[in-house]
Amino acid sequence: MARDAEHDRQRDRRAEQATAREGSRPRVGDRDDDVVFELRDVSVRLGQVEALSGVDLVVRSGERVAIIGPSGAGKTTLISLLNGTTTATRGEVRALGCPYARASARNIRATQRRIGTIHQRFDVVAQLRTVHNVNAGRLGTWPFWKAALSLVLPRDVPRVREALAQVGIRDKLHERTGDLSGGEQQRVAIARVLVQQPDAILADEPVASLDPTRGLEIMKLLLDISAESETALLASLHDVDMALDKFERVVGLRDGRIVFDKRRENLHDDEVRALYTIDQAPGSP
Ligand SMILES: Nc1ncnc2c1ncn2[C@@H]1O[C@H](COP(=O)(O)OP(=O)(O)OP(=O)(O)O)[C@@H](O)[C@H]1O
Repeated sequence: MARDAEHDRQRDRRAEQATAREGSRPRVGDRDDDVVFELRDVSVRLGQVEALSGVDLVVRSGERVAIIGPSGAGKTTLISLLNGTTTATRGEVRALGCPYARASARNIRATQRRIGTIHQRFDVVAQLRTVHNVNAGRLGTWPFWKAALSLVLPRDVPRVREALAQVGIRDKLHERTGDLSGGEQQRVAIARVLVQQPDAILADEPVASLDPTRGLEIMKLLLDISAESETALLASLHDVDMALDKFERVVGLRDGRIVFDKRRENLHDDEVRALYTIDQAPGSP
C-alpha cells in the first residue's frame, strides 16, 4: 500500500517536472480549439531530396499567412502536407485536429473535405460547364447517386449561382469552363471552394498564371473571403510585394527550412533579400 502511494507521488512529481519544462508551449495533441494547422519538427524526403527539414508551424483560425521563398524552397510540399496529399517522413502534422499519420482513412477524408485547395493551374475541367466545376466542390459530401445525377441535371443551382456571384461571374453559370479567360477560370476554382464551405483555404501560387491586375483582384477576393468567414488562409506566393502588402504574417522558406515567421511590420528588407540571395559556389569570384 505504502509502496503504491510512493509510486503515485513519484509519478505526479515527474508529471509536474515535465509540465514545468514544457512551459506554455503548445504541444501536438494539446486541446487548442482555434489551431487549424500544426506542424512539429516536420521533415519530408522526396527521393534524394530533403524537401522540408524540421519545420514548426502553427496557423490559427482567421489568420492569413503568406509563404514566400525561392523556387524549390518547399512551398508546394508544405501545402500538400497540410492538405494530407504528402506524408511527413518525420514529425507530426495536424490539420483541424486530425493527426494525419495516426488517423483512419475515413477521418483523413473528412478532414480533407473541410480544406479548400486552390492551385496555380486552375484545376478545372475545361469541357464541363461552370456549374459542374463549381459543384465539384461538394462531390465529397454527396452520395454517389447525387454526384452522378448532377452531371446530367445540375444540383443546388441557387447555391452555385450565389458562389459565382460572390466571385463576380454570376452570368457564367452555363458557359463551357474552357471558354473562360484565365482569371475567370481561377474564379470558378474559388467558387468551387466557396460551395465547399471549408474551415481552411490553401492556395498554391494562386495568381502565378495571371497578369498583375487580374492577380491582384483574385488575391483580394481570397483575402476578403477569408476575412468575412474568419477562415484561415495560407497562400504560397512568388510575388513578394503582394505578400508583404496584403498578408499580416509572412513565412520565409529556403532549402526546406523556415528562415523567418513574422508579422509583416517586424520583417526587415534585408531578411527578405537574404531569402532570395543566390549562394556563390566555393571558389567562384
Ligand atoms: N516528386 C518529387 N520527387 C523528388 N523531388 C521532388 C519532388 N517534388 C519536389 N521535389 C523537390 O523538393 C524540393 C521542394 O520542391 P517544392 O515544389 O515544394 O518547392 P517550391 O518552393 O514549391 O518550388 P516552386 O516555387 O518552384 O514551385 C525541390 O528541390 C524539388 O525539386
